[in-house]
Amino acid sequence: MLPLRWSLLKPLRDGLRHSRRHLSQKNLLELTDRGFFQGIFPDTAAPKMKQLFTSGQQSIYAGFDPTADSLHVGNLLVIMGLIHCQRAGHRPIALVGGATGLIGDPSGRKTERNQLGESVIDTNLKAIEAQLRRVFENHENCLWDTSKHKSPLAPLTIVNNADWYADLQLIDFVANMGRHFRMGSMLSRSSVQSRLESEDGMSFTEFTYQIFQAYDWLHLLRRHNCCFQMGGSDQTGNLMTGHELISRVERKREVFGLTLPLVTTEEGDKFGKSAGNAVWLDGNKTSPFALYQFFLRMPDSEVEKLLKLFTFNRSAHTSPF
Ligand SMILES: N[C@@H](Cc1ccc(O)cc1)C(=O)O
Repeated sequence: MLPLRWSLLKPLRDGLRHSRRHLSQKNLLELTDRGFFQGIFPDTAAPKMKQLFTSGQQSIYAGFDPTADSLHVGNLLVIMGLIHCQRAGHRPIALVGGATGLIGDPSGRKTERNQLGESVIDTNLKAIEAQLRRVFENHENCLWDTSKHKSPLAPLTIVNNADWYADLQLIDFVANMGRHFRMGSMLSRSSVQSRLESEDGMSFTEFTYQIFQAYDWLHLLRRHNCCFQMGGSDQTGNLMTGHELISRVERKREVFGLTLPLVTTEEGDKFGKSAGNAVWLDGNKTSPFALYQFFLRMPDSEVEKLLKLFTFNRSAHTSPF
């Protein structure tokens, strides 16, 4: 993306300041229009969600586990979703999973993850945090000359779930929080079902993963008033567990999950580390040339979908920018 001149963007800046309401509404429509939302959870929540999005600043979070020392194109799609919300005046929160990375999300995986040591997790966390900051900063620098003008976008907040699990007492957590998780729902998640049916089964460690992602959301709701969580469609079960927990514990609060399509090959197979064909955002792991080739070689049938998802181009859409 070419850096744009500040003067050209002044109307946009003013637009953001003065008509957030209008922008939010447009932006939500735009996200739907672009094919961002594979699912909205609960599925009857669309009108309520629209009302919240347009009535004031919301916090929206997405989580990234430090399972590698770089994010990949699949994560980039979730980041694009967060940035779209940020452009509409909302506050993006990126959670890095210092705690959940030690457990390993079974969603979308056929086999148990190899356990990563704390020092590997720590190195990965730092790399991922730096990438997140860089993507958000670069995006902002494309819109505003931030050395001269304060950006009107709500800054990215990065949180690490290791911070709230560090002080948590096991017995206290199981005795008090554990009661709100129901075995029937937890067992019904497709990430659990598919593994229980497999030869290797599932460890208790991975089975507990959904509890922690659910509790993260409760924590972010209480601490950051965060009613929205975004994730790839493989995260649906984890979002449901969080939604269920919050409706039991915080009866007066309503939360919403947004699931995004997964970036797949033409055959519908997932790109990613576990599939062995990850396209990394780190230029040392996937060269800029290879990244370019990844998009260039996409079959025609995928191009429109990917352009809508991976650009802010407004010619074909109703984007406020
Ligand atoms: N489970 C998510 C990452 C995540 C971790 C913690 C959360 O609270 C939310 C999301 C994934 O694997 O993509």
